[in-house]
Amino acid sequence: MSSKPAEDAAAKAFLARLAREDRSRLLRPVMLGLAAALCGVCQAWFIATLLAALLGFPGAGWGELAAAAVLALVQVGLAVAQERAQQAAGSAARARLRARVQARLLELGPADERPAGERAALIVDRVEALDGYFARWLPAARLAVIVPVAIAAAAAVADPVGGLILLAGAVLVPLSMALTGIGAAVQSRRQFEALQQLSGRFLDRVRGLPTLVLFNRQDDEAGALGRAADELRVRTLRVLRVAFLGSAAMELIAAAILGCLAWRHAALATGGHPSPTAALFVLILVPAFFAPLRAFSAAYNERMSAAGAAAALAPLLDAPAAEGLRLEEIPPDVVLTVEDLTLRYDPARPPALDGVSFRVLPGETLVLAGPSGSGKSSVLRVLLGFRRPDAGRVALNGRDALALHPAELRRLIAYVPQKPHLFRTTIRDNIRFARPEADDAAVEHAAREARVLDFTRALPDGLDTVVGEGGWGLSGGQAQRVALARAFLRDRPLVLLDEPTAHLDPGTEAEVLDGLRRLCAGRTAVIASHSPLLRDRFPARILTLENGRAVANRRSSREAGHVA
Ligand SMILES: Nc1ncnc2c1ncn2[C@@H]1O[C@H](COP(=O)(O)OP(=O)(O)OP(=O)(O)O)[C@@H](O)[C@H]1O
Repeated sequence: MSSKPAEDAAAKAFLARLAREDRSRLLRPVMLGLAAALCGVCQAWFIATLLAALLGFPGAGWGELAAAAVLALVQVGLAVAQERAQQAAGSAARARLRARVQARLLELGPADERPAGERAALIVDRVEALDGYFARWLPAARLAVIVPVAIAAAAAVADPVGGLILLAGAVLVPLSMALTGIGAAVQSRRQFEALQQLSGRFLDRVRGLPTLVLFNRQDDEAGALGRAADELRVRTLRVLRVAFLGSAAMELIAAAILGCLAWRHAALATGGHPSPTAALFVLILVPAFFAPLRAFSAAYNERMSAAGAAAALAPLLDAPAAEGLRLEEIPPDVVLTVEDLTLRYDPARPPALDGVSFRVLPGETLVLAGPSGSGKSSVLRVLLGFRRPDAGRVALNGRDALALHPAELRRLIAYVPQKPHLFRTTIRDNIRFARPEADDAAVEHAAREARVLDFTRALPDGLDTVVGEGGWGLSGGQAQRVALARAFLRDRPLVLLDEPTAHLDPGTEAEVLDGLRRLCAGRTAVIASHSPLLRDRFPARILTLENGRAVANRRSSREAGHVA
C-alpha cells in the first residue's frame, strides 16, 4: 500500500498536470479579471477626484462623473464575461475528466474490484469536486498575484507609502491562509472519505433491499445509515469551521490595512491634506485590492476539495493503460492452448490457479468442473483479459494471446455470464447489444436459435417488449436465453460460458442446454459449470479443478468431438 505523503504527492502532481493541460482555457478569465481590475483602478481615480471636489477641493466636474459611470458599466460587463469564461473552463475540464474516468473504468471492467458505489462516486462526486478547482481556484490563484501587485503599483504612484502598506497586506493574507489551510486539508480529506463510504454503503444497501426486507433488518440499516450521515455532517461542519476561520483572518487583515491608511491620511478630516485626491484614491483602492485575495481565500476550500478528489482519481488515471497488439482480423477458427497457468490474487494466500494446462480445438467444448472456489471463473477471467496470470501461457492458434490488447482479445470472444444483465430496453435491443450494427433479420435469427422467440410470442409486444429494471420481468431461464441470443448474434470463434445453467430447474436447464449445444457447435468453447446435467449430457471434455489444479480430465458420456 502507498503511504499518505506519496498519495498527496501523486494528487498534487495530478492537479498540476490538469492545470497545465487547461492553461489556454484559463488565460481568458484571467485576462478578463485583470481588465476588470484595471477598470476599477481608473474608476477609483475619478471617484477620488469627485470626492475631493465634494470636500471642497477644486478640479472635478461632469466629465469625471461620466467617465466613472462608463467605467463602472464596462467593469460589470467584464466581470460577467469573466464569470462565464470561468464556468466554461470548469465544465470543459469536468467533461474531459469524466470521459477519461469513464473510459478507464470501462477498460478495467470486472477487473476493477472497487465496490459499485465507490465507482459511481469517482465518476460523479469526485469529478464534480474538481469543478471549483478549474472554475474558481485556478483563475483566482493567478489573479490574487497579479491584481494586488498592479493595484499596489498604481497606489504607489499616487502615494508610495500607501502602496507599501497595501503590499504588506498582500504578504500577510497568504501567510494566514497557509496556517488555516493545513487544518482545512486534513478536514477536507476526512470529509471526502466519509462521503465516499456513505455513498458506497447506500448503493450497496439499495441493491440488497429485498434481502434487508426479508430479514426485517430495515430499521437497523436505517439506523446505521443515519449514523454514517451524522458522521458526514460533523466532518462537513469541521471543514466549514476552518473555512470561516480563514475568511475571518482575511477580514481582520483588511480592516487593519484600512485602519493604517486612514491613520496616515487623517489630515483629510481636518481639510489640511496636501494631496487629497491621491489620499482618497489609495483609500478607495483598499476594497479593490482585497477583492482578488478574498476570491482566492474563498476558492481555497475548492482547492482542498480538489486535493481530496485528486487523491482518489490519480491512482485510477495515472495507472498505465493496458497495452497490447491489435488484431488484424478475426480468424474463423481458434485453437486455444493454455499452459501452466498460475494466478495469485493475494500473495498471502495460495494461488487461485496453480499450473493449469489444457487445449481446446475448434468444434470442441471443454467443461471446467470442480467444487466452489476451485478456480473455474479465474480461468475465464484470464481468458477474457480481465486478469493477467502470474505465470503460464495462453495461445490462440499458436500465437501469444496475452500479447494482445485485452479489448482485442475480447473481440474474438462471445461470453455468456452466470447472471446476464438486461438493460431497460426492448428484448430486441438487449440482443442487438452484442452487435449494434446487426439488422433486424440477424437479431431475429439469433433469437430463434436461442429459443427466445418461443417465449416472446406470448409477450404483449413480442421482441419489442421492454424488459430490465422496471420493465417486463423475465425468468432466469428466459434471461439466460437472451444472453445466449447475444452470443449467437456476436458469432465469434471462441465461446466462454460461466455457469450458464446455474439456478435453473431441470426442465429449463434442458432447454438452455439445447441452445448451448447449437451455440458451441463448430466453435471453440469453454464452460465453467457445476451442473451434473451439463457434465453428463453435453458433448464435451471435462477438466476437473481442485484448489486451482487440474486433477482429472475425462470425456462426458455424450462427448462427440475429437480431443487434442
Ligand atoms: N478478486 C479476488 N480476490 C481475491 N481472491 C479471489 C478473487 N476472486 C476469486 N478469488 C479466490 O480465488 C479462488 C478461485 O475462485 P474462483 O472464483 O475462480 O472459483 P470458482 O471455481 O469459479 O468458484 P464458484 O464455482 O463458486 O464460482 C477462490 O479461493 C476465491 O476465494
